[in-house]
Amino acid sequence: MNALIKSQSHGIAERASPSRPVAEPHFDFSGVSLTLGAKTIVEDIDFQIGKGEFVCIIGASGCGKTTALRLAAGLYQPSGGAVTFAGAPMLSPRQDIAIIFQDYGKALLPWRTAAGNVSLALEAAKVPKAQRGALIKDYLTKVGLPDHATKYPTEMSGGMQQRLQIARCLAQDPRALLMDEPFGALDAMTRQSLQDEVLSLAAATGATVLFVTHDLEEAIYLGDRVIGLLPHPGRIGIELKIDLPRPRDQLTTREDPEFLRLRRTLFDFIKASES
Ligand SMILES: Nc1ncnc2c1ncn2[C@@H]1O[C@H](COP(=O)(O)OP(=O)(O)OP(=O)(O)O)[C@@H](O)[C@H]1O
Repeated sequence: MNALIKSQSHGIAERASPSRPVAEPHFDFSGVSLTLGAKTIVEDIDFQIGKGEFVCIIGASGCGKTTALRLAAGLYQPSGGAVTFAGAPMLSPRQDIAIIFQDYGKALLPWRTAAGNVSLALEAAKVPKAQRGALIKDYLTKVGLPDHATKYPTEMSGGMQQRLQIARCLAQDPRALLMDEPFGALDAMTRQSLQDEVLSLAAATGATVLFVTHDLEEAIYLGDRVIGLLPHPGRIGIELKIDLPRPRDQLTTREDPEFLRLRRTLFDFIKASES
């Protein structure tokens, strides 16, 4: 309700499906605020993400997108309100919630091969050594890297390294994926192919996804819902349900009049939030 009032005050005609209740919530943000030092970073953030749902967060630079994701990950504790996952408070990061950052270069271990990097997640999960080889092959195949097992990250392109980071996260067998601008540093073609891979993987695994992006089209293309944050402090300003048919297609989905209408709505929201 809060979000409705705020979006209308910015002249956004369309709103927003009510964020509560969702069937079988995984992530649940209830009146979440975070103050660091003297600064309120996010305030009164209230939404749920259902099991298997794909939700994108957009907003102007510095509005608190990464902070919201870090709260979902248990990397920050709220100053007010609560964040839960499947009913349990997010007091610290969990093995069944994988995090994928934009900076794949830092996320991968340079002294391990692609296979060795994927193995890391299996070792952490105490998968017996004899079973790891087949699983590693399977995960590398899932992300389109079946022939690159023996390569080191520095021998791989940015897109391949990001694929490898995704393979490693899948090896965690996560119930949820938190993705922070994962394709921000990639060229347009690589970005589109990875968007499609993430959609296929999310559909195949049934994982819940919270995806942060600057790119409004990316958010609409991927999401079941898009949440827009207003800045200073970060708070929900708009929430849109994306009813575009799945599976999505880079050409037909993006040409759909509904896609264009949603893009205009989010564009107007961002413009208004910056003024
Ligand atoms: N540890 C911190 N201490 C103080 N302020 C912080 C801290 N981390 C983030 N901030 C501030 O909180 C605000 C939100 O930051 P955040 O990184 O979440 O925004 P964002 O929307 O992800 O930004 P961008 O799109 O530029 O990545 C910013 O003004 C940032 O300067």
